[in-house]
Amino acid sequence: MVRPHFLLVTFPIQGHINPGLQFAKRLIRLGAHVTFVTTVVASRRMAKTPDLGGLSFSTYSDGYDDGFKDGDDPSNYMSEIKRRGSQALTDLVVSSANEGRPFTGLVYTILLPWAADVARELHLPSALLWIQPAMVLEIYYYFFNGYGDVIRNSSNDPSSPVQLPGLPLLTSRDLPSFLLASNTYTFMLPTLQEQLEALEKERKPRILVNTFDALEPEALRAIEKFNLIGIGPLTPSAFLDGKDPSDNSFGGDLFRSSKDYIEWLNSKPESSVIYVSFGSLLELSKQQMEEIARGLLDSGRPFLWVIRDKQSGEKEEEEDKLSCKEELEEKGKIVPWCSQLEVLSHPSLGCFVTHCGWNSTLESLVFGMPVVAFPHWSDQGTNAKLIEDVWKTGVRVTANEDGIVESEEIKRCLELVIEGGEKGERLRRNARKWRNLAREASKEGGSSYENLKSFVDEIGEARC
Ligand SMILES: O=c1ccn([C@@H]2O[C@H](COP(=O)(O)OP(=O)(O)O[C@H]3O[C@H](CO)[C@@H](O)[C@H](O)[C@H]3O)[C@@H](O)[C@H]2O)c(=O)[nH]1
Repeated sequence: MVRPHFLLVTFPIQGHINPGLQFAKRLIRLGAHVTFVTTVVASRRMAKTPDLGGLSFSTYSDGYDDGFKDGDDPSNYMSEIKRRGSQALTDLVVSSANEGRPFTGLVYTILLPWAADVARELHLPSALLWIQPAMVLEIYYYFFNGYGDVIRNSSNDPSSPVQLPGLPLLTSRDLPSFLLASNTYTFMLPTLQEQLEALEKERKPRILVNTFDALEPEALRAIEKFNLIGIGPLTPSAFLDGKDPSDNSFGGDLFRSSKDYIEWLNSKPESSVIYVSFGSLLELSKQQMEEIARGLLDSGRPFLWVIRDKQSGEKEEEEDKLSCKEELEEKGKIVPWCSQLEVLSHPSLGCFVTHCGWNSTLESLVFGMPVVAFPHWSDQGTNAKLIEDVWKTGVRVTANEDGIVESEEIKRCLELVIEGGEKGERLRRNARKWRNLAREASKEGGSSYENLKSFVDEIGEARC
């Protein structure tokens, strides 16, 4: 059999690069070569990349080499990344073939539907790597197939439930925000539509999903037209199957990490610390930050809070400073970035306050960590619904009429999760159950391992 050689392209943000890199490592462990394609700006920001035989990197310019700035036009960005990215992929496929090292397959993550067109034009097998839950894909599918108005208008009456085939009853806060009438990221809808249309051009397209069979058994089978394959969680091996202890980070951080937080965590009692992180994109309002600060202080627990530096490199203005900064620094620790994997695996951790990005959600399951779900946009409301009502590993905050989650509400949720009561115990028990199932799925013979192996074998055989 020929050693498969994959071209792997992701959107250049942390939440997409992390599962992309981990997927590349999995393919390599199964005997493939991978060329990981990313943009100039992402590659410049990565402090280091995984040094692994079989993995090479290729970069292209998306036209925004100094980064996407406030005031830049997102629609222009999407059309530039499409134009320049399509050309870059085409050039790579052609030159590799000319050099006698042809690619055997192309894998692309979400927001890059044009990658599927490139693959089709060059007669290269392709697969979408879906890096959100299968349930979110299902909702997008229903939106473009008969349920558009029902979903779009659900935000007119936030308490009225929406019934989609085979899904639990959902209200507007559980639905992906880009689909609602209130959505202001208007460029997202055409991209999502293109994504679905690109898939429907193929007969029974393969979609590799960063989830696992036991986690989303129904959603993985719900769309008959698509072949959804659970291959996750895409978390480094050291924290999952333990097969490769040196694989203990994703290896492509776009942010500079602090150094001293592990020492700080070491000084705290077991299961006592609240970890707070809102991922790599969200910027919360000053008012919301003040409420979080108050909630954390009132909880009386130690906390580690990730507050990212401004991407633009601008200095913090006096008015951006939190009013209780000194008290926060005395009772807890604030860092601009950390290794979330190291933090979640630390014995002193007791609770994760998360925005419910899909990677963070999966990581909470992998580490058996109960959560306070604090979603904002995109898929996060759906992920929070899964956490609270389906897997029952966390409690979701409720915002007030102005969309702000008040300190009292934050404190209430923290107490439910971290205190020793019956509810907290149940959440921890469920979290442990999912941790074991995630590990089970990932080890040799487990569902995700076998699913991915079959995919690699199939692509290899197709090229024999
Ligand atoms: O200090 C930190 C904070 C985060 N992380 C890592 O960064 C990743 C963050 O990913 P995610 O939790 O998915 O959040 P976002 O970066 O916000 O991800 C975007 O992309 C995801 C995948 O499409 C979506 O689910 C989210 O809603 C969207 O905001 C995770 O692997 C974390 O472990 C760190 O290593 N250190």
